[in-house]
Amino acid sequence: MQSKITSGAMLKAMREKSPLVQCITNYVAMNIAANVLLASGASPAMVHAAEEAGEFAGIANALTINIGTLSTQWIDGMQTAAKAANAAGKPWVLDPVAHYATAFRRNAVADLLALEPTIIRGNASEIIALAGGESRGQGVDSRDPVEQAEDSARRLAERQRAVVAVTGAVDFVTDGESAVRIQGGSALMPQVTALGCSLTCLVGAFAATAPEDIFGATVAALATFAVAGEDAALGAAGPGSFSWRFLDALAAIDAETLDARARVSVA
Ligand SMILES: Nc1ncnc2c1ncn2[C@@H]1O[C@H](COP(=O)(O)OP(=O)(O)O)[C@@H](O)[C@H]1O
Ligand SMILES: Cc1ncsc1CCOP(=O)(O)O
Ligand SMILES: [Mg+2]
Repeated sequence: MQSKITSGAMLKAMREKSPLVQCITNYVAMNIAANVLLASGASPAMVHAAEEAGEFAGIANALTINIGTLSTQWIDGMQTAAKAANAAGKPWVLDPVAHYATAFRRNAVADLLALEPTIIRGNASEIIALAGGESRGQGVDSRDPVEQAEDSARRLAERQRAVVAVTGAVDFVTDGESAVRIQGGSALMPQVTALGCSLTCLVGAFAATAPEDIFGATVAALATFAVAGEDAALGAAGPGSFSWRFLDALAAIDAETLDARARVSVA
């Protein structure tokens, strides 16, 4: 289903709401993801303990779950939070970081998929493997082009009745029926750790803003990253300066700029 409102309008609405996003993310991503949300205009909270994750999901406007640095205790928190989000009708996003790498991760992701995430966001290798294909991923890093993951994404979206976002040089978003590609970003982005994890959290912020238009919300989050990534790359000397320029670019981008520069095409 195509979105009725533009990515720029979504960004404006997201900033007006400044949604509280519960991010269950990994140790690597916690800081950068929180900064990405703050720079974009959302309100992050990294809350993962099983003792409180469910209660917090009742307060938050959206939940994101990322399996990057997994442990049994964290899995308890993830499941409790996902169940609470479902019970409260809140959208939740799954980021299946390197789920193909070990049996522990594969089992954790299978259990989370059974809890029906609203959105799944991963790199090409993760999405190919999640749909049952042979991926060439190496640890947390993709070794497959997004084009190769497009059919997998469509199948996964249909199977899970979720919106699936595959990221890479050109992003791909599908709900199993409609699909779009989003161009932009920078080759420096995969050289900064946890930007994909941070994007997953931002997808949560947009989903919280437009729960009735999850496809459009996902596209808006990815388009925001694409345009901010282009801006940050201008004048960046490498991954280090790109990283702080990227936060500045996220904070600076406005709705009009996003609509004028987002390169979204029907796939
Ligand atoms: N080669 C590239 N050129 C432009 N943007 C990229 C490139 N690789 C990744 N990105 C962007 O980086 C962000 C994180 O995506 P990705 O690196 O695929 O996630 P992950 O970190 O989970 O592997 C996305 O916004 C994506 O569009
Ligand atoms: C390096 C690393 N190791 C475990 S999680 C993680 C971060 C992965 O971040 P991203 O998926 O955004 O590249
Ligand atoms: Mg990732």
